[in-house]
Order: sequence, then structure tokens, then C-alpha cells
Amino acid sequence: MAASGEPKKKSELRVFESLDELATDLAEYIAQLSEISVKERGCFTIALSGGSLISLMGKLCEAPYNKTVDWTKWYVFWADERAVAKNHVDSNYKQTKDGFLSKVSILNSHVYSINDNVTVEDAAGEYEFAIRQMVKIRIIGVSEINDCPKFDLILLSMGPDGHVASLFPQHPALEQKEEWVTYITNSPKPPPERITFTLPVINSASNVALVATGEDKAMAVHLAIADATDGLDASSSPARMIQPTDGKLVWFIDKPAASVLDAGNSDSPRVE
Ligand SMILES: O=C(O)[C@H](O)[C@@H](O)[C@H](O)[C@H](O)COP(=O)(O)O
Repeated sequence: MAASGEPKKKSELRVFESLDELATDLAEYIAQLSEISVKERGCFTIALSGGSLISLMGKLCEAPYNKTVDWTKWYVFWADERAVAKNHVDSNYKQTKDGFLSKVSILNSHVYSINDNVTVEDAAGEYEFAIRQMVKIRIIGVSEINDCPKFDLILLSMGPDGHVASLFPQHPALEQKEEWVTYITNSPKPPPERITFTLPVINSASNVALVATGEDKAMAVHLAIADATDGLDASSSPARMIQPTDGKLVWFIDKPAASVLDAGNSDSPRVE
């Protein structure tokens, strides 16, 4: 059973006893957002990332969702991607195709993967251009605050160092305010070359889900969520910088990832 708090400041923390319960709730959450977006806007724009996220989304490929979700209305993007060939084991696209896209009826023409035939810089530029075209025709919504794309849902998983997408602690990419998509060539976690959504894009989404599982994430979860983090330099916790301006953030974490919060080492969390 999830310990789920009432939304406060448009953020919510859901803590699960098991990965199975987390996966069940995550599938229902995504399916509900898809239904709402299709009803309100006629389509559903979702940006994915790597890590265990894709396998945690697995229940979407099963009954009832495989039949009830309106897959033809989905448009799939990536919040970050490694600059490797699409058939490389490190490719987020490959992981998503093998574990998700090949199992549901999303149209190939609605899948916006990153060009793996050009430099990482050009791939980032092309990806931003593609997103701009989709904003122009309003498949992707637009933020009234800053003209950024407003994805219906951006799904992120957090690393043990608090990184989200390919935004790593202390990295200058965290400061990028102008571009929607940027690239890095020195990722502390291999592979070194990656493209990533910038913070303004992530924070402009209608919904952001942040998934963190396992004990190795416990301190990063604490730093990202706790109200009081004495002397914490903001850029040491990219996950803490995820604060949708006009959208809603939901954390999906398991007990081990919540263990530092549970231990009472944090003051009241910034989210409930
Ligand atoms: O880009 C990457 O190198 C990974 O995808 C990374 O961002 C991953 O998502 C987190 O480290 C969480 O990993 P898990 O979800 O596997 O715990």
C-alpha cells in the first residue's frame, strides 16, 4: 500500500512497499494522464528517459492498459539520450523499443528519437528543431509563462548522485536557460556524450514524474525533498531543481529510497 499524501504546492510524494506496487501505480498514473490529455487536447505527449524506468512502466503493456490506452494518440520523446547508435546497448531508444514500444500500438511516425548519425551537438540542435515544429502545430502545448514546450508528462528517474535526465550535479548544463535541448560531452556517468532537455523545459511540463528506487538513492532523495538541507549548494542536487512552474510533480519511490526520510533525518519534506 502506498503512503500517499495530499497534493501540496502541486507536489506529491508516493512511497511504496514494493517495486511491484510502484509499477502498478505508475502504470495507472500514466494511463490516467493519457486519458485526460487525449480528452482535453486530442493527443498525449510524453518524454521518457533511461534507467529502470522502462521496466517499471511494463504494466502498461499488459491488460487492461494494452487495450484501454489510446496508443494512436501518443507522441513519444526522450528527456535525454546517450549519443550512441540506436542499436547500441546504451541507447535509451533501444531500451524503450525493446521493453515498451514493440509491445504497444504507438505509431512509428509518432516516435521522435535522436539522430545517431550526426555529432552530439547537431543531434541536440535537430531535436530542438523537431520539438519546435511540434509546438508550432500544437501537438506539444506551449507554456504561457516562457514559451517553452509544455509536455503532458516528462518521466525521469534519479541517479544516486541526484542527477535527472542528463543533468548532473554542478554541471554547467544546469544553468542553460535559453536552449530547450542541450548536449554534454563529459558526463560523469558513461557514455560521456549525451543530449538532454534543459531545466526550463522540464519545469514547463504539465506533469513531471520522478522515480527513485533502491537504497543507493536514499541520500539523494533526502537532499531533493527535505525542507532543511543546511548549506546545500542548489546545483549539487539537480532533482531538487525540478519544480514545475505551472504543472505537478509526483515522486514515486520505494521504501529503501525513502529510508533516510523515514529515519527522521529530514525535517518536514517539501512535498507531501
Ligand atoms: O542516463 C543514465 O545514465 C541512466 O539512465 C540514469 O539516468 C538512470 O536513470 C539513473 O541512474 C537511475 O537509474 P535506475 O533507474 O536504474 O536506478
